[in-house]
Amino acid sequence: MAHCILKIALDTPLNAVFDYRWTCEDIDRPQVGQFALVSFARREMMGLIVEIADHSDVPADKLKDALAVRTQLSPVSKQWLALAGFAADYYQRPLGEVALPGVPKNVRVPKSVPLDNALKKLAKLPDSHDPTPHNMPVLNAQQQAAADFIGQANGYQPVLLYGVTGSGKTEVYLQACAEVLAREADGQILIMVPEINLTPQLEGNIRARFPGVMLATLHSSLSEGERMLHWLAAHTGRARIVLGTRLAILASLPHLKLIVIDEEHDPSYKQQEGLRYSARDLAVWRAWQLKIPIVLGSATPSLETWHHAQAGRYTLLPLRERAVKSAVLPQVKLIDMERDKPRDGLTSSLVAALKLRMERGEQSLLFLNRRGYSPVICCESCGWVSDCKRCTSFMVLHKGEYKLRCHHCSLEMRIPRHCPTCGNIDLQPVGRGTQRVEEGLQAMFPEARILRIDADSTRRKGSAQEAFDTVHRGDVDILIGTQMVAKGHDFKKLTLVGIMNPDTALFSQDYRASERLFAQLMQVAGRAGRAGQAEGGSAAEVLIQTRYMQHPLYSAVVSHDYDRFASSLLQERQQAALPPYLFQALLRAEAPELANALAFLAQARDCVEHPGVTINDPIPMSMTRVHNVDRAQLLVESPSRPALQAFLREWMHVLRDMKTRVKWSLEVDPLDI
Ligand SMILES: Nc1ncnc2c1ncn2[C@@H]1O[C@H](COP(=O)(O)OP(=O)(O)OP(=O)(O)O)[C@@H](O)[C@H]1O
Ligand SMILES: [Zn+2]
Repeated sequence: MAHCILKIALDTPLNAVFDYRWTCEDIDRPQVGQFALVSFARREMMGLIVEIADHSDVPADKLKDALAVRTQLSPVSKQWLALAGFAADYYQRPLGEVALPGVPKNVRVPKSVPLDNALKKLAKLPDSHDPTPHNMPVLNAQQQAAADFIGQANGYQPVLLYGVTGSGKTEVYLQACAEVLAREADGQILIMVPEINLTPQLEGNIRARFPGVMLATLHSSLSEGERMLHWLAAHTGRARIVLGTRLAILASLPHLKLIVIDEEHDPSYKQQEGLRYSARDLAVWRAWQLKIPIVLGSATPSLETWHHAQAGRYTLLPLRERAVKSAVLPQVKLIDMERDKPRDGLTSSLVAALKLRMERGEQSLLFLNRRGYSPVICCESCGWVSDCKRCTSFMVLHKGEYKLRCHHCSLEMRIPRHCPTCGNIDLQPVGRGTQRVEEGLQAMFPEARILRIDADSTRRKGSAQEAFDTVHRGDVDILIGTQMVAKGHDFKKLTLVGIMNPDTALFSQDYRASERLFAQLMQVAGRAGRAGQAEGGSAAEVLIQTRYMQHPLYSAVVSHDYDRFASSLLQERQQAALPPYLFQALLRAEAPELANALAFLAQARDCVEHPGVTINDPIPMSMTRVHNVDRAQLLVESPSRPALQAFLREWMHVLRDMKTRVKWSLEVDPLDI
């Protein structure tokens, strides 16, 4: 028997790979990319073999044997290892923390029974046998041109499919998929959507279109068993199409030939904790590395992507019109809240428009990006407000449950009967959330079928889908929702969108706020009139309630003019030296006392040389305290990405060795500053 040394990446914060001995005949050597069970820190852990060597620098008496190798599973590809390696290096995380968490838990448990069972189950599933698309609609000329371009693209080819809302981007993806599936004998396609509640709609479309093709879905609400099966279907190459949310970007796909990122501008593609990666950016890297086409689809592309397209690095394929022949983009109108004073948050013009839709049996959507009943309650006599004891924020009134709840730390309390400070019994809700709007509307339209869709109303598994089905069936007159309803959904009976109070976002300190608000308004507006005007029915209309009638952002929404708005934002960013003309990273620190967090950051700022890189002063985060910890941040910037990357590598090296009790983390390309 011979020995070899397995170099293994483990899911630990230590930035290293670990050596283990493995005894086997030379011909039975494990392969790089296979999973191996080892004992680490008195625990059994599953790791990934990243290298196989003949000897180790670890002294023989310290070297442990690996416990098992999962030889029943084919190795992940070299390209996949390179992807994980790139992400680890770019986001400054240990390789194991990138490579392993996305692998289903049941592959990582010490026993191999779950894996063996899943492999048996997978073997029984019918293979993809026929990639022919069924019931393919006739595409319009722009759709067809886009689909052909993508379907026939060769090598690395990033495409921005810039199509107005309702322009039929989905059909372009599906047609391009058909071309790739027909051409590439066992080619795989990855399609990503920003939100889990957009997967059922698209999954239905894909299954109906390609009944002879195995489809796997990857998102966070799968059961462990499902996740295992779908992950294996992707990893073994059996699934020809994989549909998923951002985590799917790290799926093992040995024959990947096309990537589609729908709603590429959506901030949900950015993971906000742990490995803070951008799934969209990793997807572009993955496509580049594999020399395959990638489609980024949006009606409101991110400025980063728009910038690439303007510079000619991405091919711009526009869809300027709605796909359904009689459908046009909705007419967007502003309602002046100074003149038309709102009652229960609704101006008389908006109420009249809702009423008209009710009479005609059409659906309306009211958009308000704030859940709960009211964002705060206060005492009118002494000025007490319901702030959270643990956070720099307010406890939100959830009237139906008789509770106040902090949306940041989840602290809950019963609604006080009287003011905790002065005893006054008259506590008033201030401001308006979706629940309060629902209550007001129900009083105004007792006959109406009103449905609220937000994170509170859809807590139970499957309830979001039920709610969306109810809307699609036409069993709802007025839909009230947060950003959950704003994007991607193809509501066919909806002719009116009312936007209740977007003004607060106009004056945010965050330089990305206007880009985001604009995208959000265009997206939600885009839910109206998608099926075209019915005979005797209303033309699609979007009403925005505002106190800032002259604001240029609203003028751009009214004229559906993304191009001009994006160009002017880009110009501003260039003048102010902001992304995408500048590259940023954010070091965050958390401690029970703000001073400690700030002191750590000050120390971090001064611990290395940083040519070509600007380090700003440490500052408290705008929401400083969450769940009893204070948070501060340090922004690092450079006009050169390589310079920033080189600096971060060295900096992290030093910081990892720094003794501190402050909890810190680094985010590269942060979205929220
Ligand atoms: N060629 C076509 N002929 C007729 N109808 C079409 C065609 N292409 C798409 N449609 C229909 O147009 C509607 C809008 O398509 P889709 O949902 O793909 O739009 P989208 O571009 O993704 O919009 P959004 O950006 O708002 O999500 C759908 O109901 C779809 O079935
Ligand atoms: Zn709180």
